[in-house]
Amino acid sequence: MAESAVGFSPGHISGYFRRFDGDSMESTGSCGGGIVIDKGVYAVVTPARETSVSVNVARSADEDTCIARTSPPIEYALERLGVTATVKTITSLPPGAGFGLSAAALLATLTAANALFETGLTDDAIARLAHISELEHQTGLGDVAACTGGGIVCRKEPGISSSIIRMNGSGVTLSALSYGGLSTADVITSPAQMARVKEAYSAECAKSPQDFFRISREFAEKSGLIPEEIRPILDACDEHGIPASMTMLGKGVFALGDQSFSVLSEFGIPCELHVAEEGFRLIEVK
Ligand SMILES: Nc1ncnc2c1ncn2[C@@H]1O[C@H](COP(=O)(O)OP(=O)(O)O)[C@@H](O)[C@H]1O
Ligand SMILES: CC(C)(COP(=O)(O)O)[C@@H](O)C(=O)O
Repeated sequence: MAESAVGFSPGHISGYFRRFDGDSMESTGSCGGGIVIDKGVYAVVTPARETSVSVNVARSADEDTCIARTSPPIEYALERLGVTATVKTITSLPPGAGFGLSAAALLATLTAANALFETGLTDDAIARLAHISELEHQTGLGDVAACTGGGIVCRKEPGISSSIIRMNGSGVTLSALSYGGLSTADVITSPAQMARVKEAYSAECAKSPQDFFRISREFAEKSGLIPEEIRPILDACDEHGIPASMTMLGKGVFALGDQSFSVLSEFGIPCELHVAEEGFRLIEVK
């Protein structure tokens, strides 16, 4: 057996969504639109007698800080896979803030574990296990499906094996600024909030990046989910004519175009993002 393996998955910013509960885990999830982003999660997996997970945020190219020493979705997924391992996940984005990092961490970890332990899962099987783990822990609904590929995505059906429309996003520049997380579980398990989300949801697929932000912002405003603390950021983007909306589900804003970074910089330290060209993948086995 190899000593270790590394997997990667892009993150996913959801712009608009609607929960659907199907008659199986595979057919349960969400419909909606989002952007698969080039930043995501790396997972380094090494064999161990017991599973342990450390969640790390990269502060620079060669320094990262451990922010948590457990990840129930990952621990659950590895148990389902029937392996025990030491897992180190690394991301430059803030976990829990609407960048789809729970899904990305699962996909990166399972991809690496599958290669390391030679468990023979196809990419579809990896995605299915990651999706089920998200649903079991209420950490997401549609991010795993989105991160099976790249692009600006439109998911017209819920679940892990539904078709997804992917618009090419090469050349598109985005910025995002986060003021912290929202509890995904609290929101997606709230009947009242899901009723407002259903009412606000529009089953449209965007025809351009600008159209994607239009649909997303209309959804965000109607859903009642926009936290007051990000309202000034959205107002500033509107004043500068920059398409922007709320990162679902986090206290953050994402915005389109080269000028968006300077406008968001008035409110904090934004990150520059691009649209991912591909989904989760194995990086190395050694
Ligand atoms: N980078 C990560 N590495 C390992 N586990 C993670 C990571 N990000 C999130 N998780 C797990 O998923 C749970 C929920 O995350 P969530 O709020 O959905 O994050 P996000 O909004 O980024 O998807 C976290 O409490 C943690 O257990
Ligand atoms: C918006 C959300 C329900 C949660 O996204 P996150 O907080 O990033 O896990 C997402 O999974 C979706 O289905 O669109």
